[in-house]
Amino acid sequence: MTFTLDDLAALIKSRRGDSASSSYTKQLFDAGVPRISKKFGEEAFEAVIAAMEGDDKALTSEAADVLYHLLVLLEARNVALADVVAELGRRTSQSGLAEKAARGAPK
Ligand SMILES: N=c1c2ncn([C@@H]3O[C@H](COP(=O)(O)OP(=O)(O)OP(=O)(O)O)[C@@H](O)[C@H]3O)c2ncn1[C@@H]1O[C@H](COP(=O)(O)O)[C@@H](O)[C@H]1O
Repeated sequence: MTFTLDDLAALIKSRRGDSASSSYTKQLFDAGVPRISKKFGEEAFEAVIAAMEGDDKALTSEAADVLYHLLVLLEARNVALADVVAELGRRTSQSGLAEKAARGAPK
C-alpha cells in the first residue's frame, strides 16, 4: 500500500488531541504556531543547503522534514491539505488556459 501525504496529514491531525507527551507532533502543537513556523523555516533552510551542496541523499531527508513540518503548520492553522492541492489544481488549469491562448487557440 502506498503511503500518501493525505495519510500523513490524517496522522498529524490525530496527534493534535493526543494526550501522549511522547509524541513530537503533539509537542509541536502545544508549543504553538510560532515554534512550528520556526521549525519549518529551519528545515527549509537545511533543504536549501543540501541542494546547494549537491547532496541528494540529504536533500531527500530534509525535504521529508519540510513536508512534515508544513503539514503540522497547516493543521495548526486549520488549513486543509485539500485546499492547498485545489489551489495548485487551479493554477495548473489557469496555466493550461494561458498556454492555449499563447498558441492562439480559441478560449
Ligand atoms: N514525519 C515525521 C517527522 N519528520 C521529522 N520529524 C521530527 O522532526 C524533528 C526534526 O527536528 P531536528 O532534526 O531539528 O531535531 P531536534 O533537534 O530533535 O528538534 P528540536 O529540538 O529543534 O525541536 C525530529 O525530532 C524528527 O523526529 C518527524 N516526526 C514525526 N513524523 C511523522 O509523524 C508521525 C507521528 O510522530 P509522533 O508525533 O512523534 O508520534 C510519525 O509516525 C511520522 O510519520
